[in-house]
Amino acid sequence: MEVEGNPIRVQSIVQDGKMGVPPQYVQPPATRAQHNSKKISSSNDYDALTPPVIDLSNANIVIEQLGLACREWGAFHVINHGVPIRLLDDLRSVGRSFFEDCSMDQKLSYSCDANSPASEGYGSRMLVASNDTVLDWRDYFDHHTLPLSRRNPPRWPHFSPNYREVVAEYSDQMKLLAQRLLGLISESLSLPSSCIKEVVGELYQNITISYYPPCPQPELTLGLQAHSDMGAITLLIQDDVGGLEIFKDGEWIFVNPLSDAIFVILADQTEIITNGKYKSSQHRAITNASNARISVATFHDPAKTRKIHPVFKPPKYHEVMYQDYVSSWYTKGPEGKRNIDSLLLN
Ligand SMILES: O=C(O)CCC(=O)C(=O)O
Ligand SMILES: [Fe+2]
Repeated sequence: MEVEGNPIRVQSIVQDGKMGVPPQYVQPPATRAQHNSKKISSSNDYDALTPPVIDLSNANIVIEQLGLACREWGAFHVINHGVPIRLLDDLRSVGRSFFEDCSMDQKLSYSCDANSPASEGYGSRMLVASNDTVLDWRDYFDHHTLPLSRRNPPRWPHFSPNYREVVAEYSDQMKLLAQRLLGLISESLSLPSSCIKEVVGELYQNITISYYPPCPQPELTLGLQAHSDMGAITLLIQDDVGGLEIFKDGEWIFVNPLSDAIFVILADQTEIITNGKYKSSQHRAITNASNARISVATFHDPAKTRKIHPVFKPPKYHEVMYQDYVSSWYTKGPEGKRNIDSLLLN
């Protein structure tokens, strides 16, 4: 969808004051949020229907709790994670400032390459797929942050004075936490702590700040359609607006925003490596009519040429070169399907 050579950003639709949602953003009835979101109706429901919160400072029980959370949820909050809370707040704040304080022209000067999936910069759709894909009610800025050879801060916004420093420091902190979590996840399966890290190899990290403008008809749209993440592990923070949901036991469950916590999402390569003992988490973002929402997802992936395989025998998944997995994901599009099932051995 392009106007005068410029891609449409969701924020500009909202700023134009349109009262309705353009047809490209209207989800088919089956994927609209209100038809299948689980509502928590009593406090008794709460623990069963909310992802666990794991205190990483509690060494005695952390492995056990982590194993349970990975097996039952594939996603969980961590607190006392060692990342300065100030840094989480700073990142949310510089991110919001880019989307809300810069003019559209300034933002568009950072546009990503619309023809190349996952290219760095300012963009507004999740994938380059077939023409009939419904668009997400979301704009984003994707940063290539690790390995250091990919990190090029001059390509990042500089309108907030400390934007680049905050993103770089956040990237380093997320890498440390991702490595620590992959170690603990290995141990929770009685594997050596280095096991999953050794299969994944050098971590390729992207940081995506998503901005979901208020939507005049939230019942018709999704901020981000249902998907699992392609890489190994995703670390996500959000603001207090909320909108992230995860799919569990046939229902969509709202993830409470906890401002000091980091939300951990197991991604597809971890499912392959653990031979399906831990499944990647399907998730999506819903929209709302009144408040713009920010989230920051930090993806940790293998190198494109890395071969990913299960570490248990007999293997339930084919070995796959990460590049091939990514290409098939972009070709088919997430569309709520589990692309990873195509790797299952019979
Ligand atoms: O905004 C969110 O909470 C979800 C973001 C997400 O899933 C992604 O960027 O892959
Ligand atoms: Fe995701």
